[in-house]
Amino acid sequence: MRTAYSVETVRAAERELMARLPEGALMARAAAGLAAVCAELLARGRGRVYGARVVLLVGPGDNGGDALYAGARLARRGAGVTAVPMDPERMHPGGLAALRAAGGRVAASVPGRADLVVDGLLGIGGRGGLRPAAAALVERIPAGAAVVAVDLPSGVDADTGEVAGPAVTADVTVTFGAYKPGLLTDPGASRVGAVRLVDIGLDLDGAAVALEAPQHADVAALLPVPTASSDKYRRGVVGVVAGSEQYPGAAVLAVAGALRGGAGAVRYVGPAADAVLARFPEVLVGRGRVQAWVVGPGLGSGREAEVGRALADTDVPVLVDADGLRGLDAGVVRGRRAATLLTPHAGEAAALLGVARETVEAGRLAAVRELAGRYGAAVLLKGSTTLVAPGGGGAVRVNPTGTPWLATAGSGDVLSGLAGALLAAGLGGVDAGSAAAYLHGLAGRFAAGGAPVVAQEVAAALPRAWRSVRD
Ligand SMILES: NC(=O)C1=CN([C@@H]2O[C@H](COP(=O)(O)OP(=O)(O)OC[C@H]3O[C@@H](n4cnc5c(N)ncnc54)[C@H](OP(=O)(O)O)[C@@H]3O)[C@@H](O)[C@H]2O)[C@@H](O)CC1
Ligand SMILES: Nc1ncnc2c1ncn2[C@@H]1O[C@H](COP(=O)(O)OP(=O)(O)O)[C@@H](O)[C@H]1O
Ligand SMILES: [K+]
Repeated sequence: MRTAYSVETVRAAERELMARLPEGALMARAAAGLAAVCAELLARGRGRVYGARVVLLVGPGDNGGDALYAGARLARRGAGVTAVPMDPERMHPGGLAALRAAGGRVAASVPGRADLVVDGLLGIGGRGGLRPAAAALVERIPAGAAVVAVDLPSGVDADTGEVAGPAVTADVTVTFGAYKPGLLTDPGASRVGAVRLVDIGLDLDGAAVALEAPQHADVAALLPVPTASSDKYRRGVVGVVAGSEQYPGAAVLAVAGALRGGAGAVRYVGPAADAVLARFPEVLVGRGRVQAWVVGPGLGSGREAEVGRALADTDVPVLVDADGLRGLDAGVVRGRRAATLLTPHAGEAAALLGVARETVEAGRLAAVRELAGRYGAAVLLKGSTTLVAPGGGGAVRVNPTGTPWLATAGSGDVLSGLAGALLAAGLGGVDAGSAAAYLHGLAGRFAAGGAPVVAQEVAAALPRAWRSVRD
């Protein structure tokens, strides 16, 4: 897992470490790591550091201090370094002295040309949108300059990834000690570029993880693999309640996801049986025993009773998606014994929360936590960075795979079936949701390969995604 910690947790670890080290040691480590990444970028872009034009945007706190000390290192290697303060009265004094001693200069405005801009305006001490003085500097970043953000791009909230107003968009973010949730969650995640983690010696063992991004090995460890003693029932039968006369395709796609998700068998319940069987003759039709239900894709309206019937089976895991989420009763969900996984997109999440879709999109982490808390169930919030929150609080998972090409009709139906198969195999709600999102995102990338993709192709690419994770 790639783990991210809240600002509060990072600050506590920093305090503990600082108490044991000489003053300034942590900032020196941070600045050394930052300068090394800057030098690497300059060497790659123009062959050498000597003679490069480097601009430091310097905020009033320690984030600015990091930038100044790193700038001093680059100046000692022959770069022309100009520091532009947000407030000339408030610059890290030690950092400023170091930069001046190394031959760097201070200017009141951002030079028109630069090879590299170092964003040291705000780090984990930034609150709310950028104030006008900071926003004015960000607007003046010269076109064509590589942008390195110090700790995080200024204007991105470190704990939530929220971006209120203008913010820096970086090519590389050099973050210190630990990932912050805002670097991995949109809209912030879209601003960070490549993230480089600099070890400054923080000890976060045992600290509460705020957000975690599974990697190949984590997902491989979750995926069920049949053994000599397996039979189709032990592998898990998935019941799919999906599709309608108007939307028969949703049933076909959810079934495709379930079959490709390793279900021993899929049982289809609904009015689209002909369409399902035409595509997948291996499907069983009609009610019977299942190890998990997937309810909702393409149901249309007026089918609440079928959703209620699945949820009433409190010992069987249930995934509720799409139309099934309409009017979902929190009391019923909370009362269930087996896993429940809700898989809304931003619009569906907004309807459940009674807020505007934009509110969910701007604060995805808060929205998914709030929903999971209200329903006491795992919630997978789809979108550019898919998040999966546990019902009982704790670390939220963020999916690191995926591609915007997945924003195509029916791809969510495939995801539902896939996650349902993993629930049927015995995974809990968060594990099933995050493993499914991971495979689905990989399959989307494989199927798209930089060109438009349709949902059936995502389902067809799932075996390749599965193999690549297990390799
Ligand atoms: N601690 C450590 O051990 C280490 C920390 N390290 C580094 O320190 C960074 C944290 O430094 P920090 O705490 O000084 O906060 P920082 O992010 O520089 O900003 C605070 C200043 O900004 C201001 N301000 C706030 N919001 C604003 C806004 N929206 N728009 C404009 N201004 C705003 C606020 O001003 P005020 O509200 O007081 O007017 C305050 O003065 C961390 O990210 C990392 O880079 C590394 O060296 C490794 C060791
Ligand atoms: N911008 C995006 N970047 C990456 N993935 C996206 C983006 N937008 C949507 N997706 C993914 O595409 C799928 C769309 O699902 P959904 O909205 O339910 O569509 P449908 O109901 O048509 O199947 C989800 O897996 C979602 O995470
Ligand atoms: K910054």
